[in-house]
Amino acid sequence: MTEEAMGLQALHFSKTFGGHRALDDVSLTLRKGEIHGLLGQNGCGKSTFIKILAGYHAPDPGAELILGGRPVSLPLPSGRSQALGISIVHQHLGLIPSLSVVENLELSQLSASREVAISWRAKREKAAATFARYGLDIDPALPLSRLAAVERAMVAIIRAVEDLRSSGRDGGVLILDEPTPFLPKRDVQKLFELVRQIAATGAGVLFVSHDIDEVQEITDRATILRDGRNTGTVDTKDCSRQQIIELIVGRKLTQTSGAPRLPAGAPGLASISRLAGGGVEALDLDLKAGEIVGMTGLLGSGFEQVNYLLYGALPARAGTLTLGGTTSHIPAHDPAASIRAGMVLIPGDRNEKAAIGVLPIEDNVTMPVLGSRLSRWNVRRAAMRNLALELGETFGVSPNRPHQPLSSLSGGNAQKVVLAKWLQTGPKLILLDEPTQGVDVGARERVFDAIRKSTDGGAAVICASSDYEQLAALCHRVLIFSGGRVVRTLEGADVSKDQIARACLESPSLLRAAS
Ligand SMILES: Nc1ncnc2c1ncn2[C@@H]1O[C@H](COP(=O)(O)OP(=O)(O)OP(=O)(O)O)[C@@H](O)[C@H]1O
Repeated sequence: MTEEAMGLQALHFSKTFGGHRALDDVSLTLRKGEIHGLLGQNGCGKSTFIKILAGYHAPDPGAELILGGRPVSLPLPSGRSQALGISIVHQHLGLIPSLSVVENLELSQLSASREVAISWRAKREKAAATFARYGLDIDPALPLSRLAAVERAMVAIIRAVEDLRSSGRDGGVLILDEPTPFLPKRDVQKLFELVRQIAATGAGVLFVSHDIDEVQEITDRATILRDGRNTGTVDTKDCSRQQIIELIVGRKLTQTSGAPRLPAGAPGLASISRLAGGGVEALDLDLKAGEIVGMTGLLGSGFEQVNYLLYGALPARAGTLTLGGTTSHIPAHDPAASIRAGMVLIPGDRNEKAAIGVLPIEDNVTMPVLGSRLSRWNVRRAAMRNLALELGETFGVSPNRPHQPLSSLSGGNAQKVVLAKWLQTGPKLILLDEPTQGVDVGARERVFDAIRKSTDGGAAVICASSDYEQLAALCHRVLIFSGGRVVRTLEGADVSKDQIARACLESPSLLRAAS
């Protein structure tokens, strides 16, 4: 293979943070036209590797970068990686929902443009032609907020590729940092189709993901990192799922024994009656102590709102909740009262809604028990640190250094802190929204164990998720939503990844219903 056939050669990348070696002599080669997976457990160094390519981190001395056969000096100047032919789409996409599609597409061009008057009509026509080239039917004039999640992801990807083209770097390198976790599985296929088209134009695509099935489906090769080191680059088609898992975790994972069973005669714990609000219509649900009920469906089908309505984080129109013998009017719920009543909500968007990144891990994790368990009158730092250390050990937070800011943890480890923070309060009803989003395959089992421990103690769980494998591993029952209502309930042997996927596919599409 000639040097020119290489889109990107990253050689001997290392990065040390205050004595901790987050990346240790990692080399990775991305060929032109190749889709290449980047995999590894939480905290193994994937984001650090990408941040060096984004010009956000300077690598330790000794690193080399070759782009399209030409050496490039490191560190890359911040904000200049695109001009060199590297474009990155982060999980949060970097789009502005209140702007139109075309305005979002033009954002980075406009900031560099010297145009005095902008012809938005011409820009819309150009955007429509671009979408048509990729076989997409997206109206450039629509506000971005009107698009389905998958369309927004596709707009972000097309913007990244078009920005590369306009900087004269046809082909180039596109990095997709976990683009799929919030997407319903059906829509992931649309996104993959777009990614394949982009690779066919000669771009090298680096695809960062925790979803091994997706990596096997979309990538040609994959590089696996463990503890900051490269443990191997494999041809994905020649590698079984089990082999990839072993490369990631460094050992065989014990198989989970299918869907769990609820003991016969478990007492009733909670009862939801006629809940309505947002996109949810007249939901009735009885939960037993120890029961884990999954909720899923297409995005917009309502399943993703139920937990927020119950908790009082979204306004409900109607409904009652009976929890531990006390009945309450759901439209009157607010988060503080919900916590007092024994409910906790663990939101999917932990960065925005579940944690304070600039505060130490110990402050974040001890927040709900400061008054009750640590001290009523003053803050006892040593006690906070000990409790945070203990919880970090139980939940497998790595590195377990409670004094560090939460933002220094990798995404999956931050999620473990959020779970520890709320599960330690001994809640009766646990409301989960995508609980293992961004959590690696090894750590998932720890998260599941922590949730099961709470249910063994008599709590009930509602788990809203688009991750069918997670629902199948965790739930006793799975409710399939469509149009704000439960259209199917899967129980017993039917709680499997394939059956859940099929039930969702068979439910009518609502993606366009709102537009
Ligand atoms: N700014 C920072 N300061 C200190 N340590 C950091 C910083 N950024 C990352 N680290 C540490 O470097 C290691 C690698 O983190 P990184 O975010 O690259 O992991 P990751 O593989 O992307 O994980 P995840 O899958 O959870 O997102 C972790 O131990 C993390 O705590």
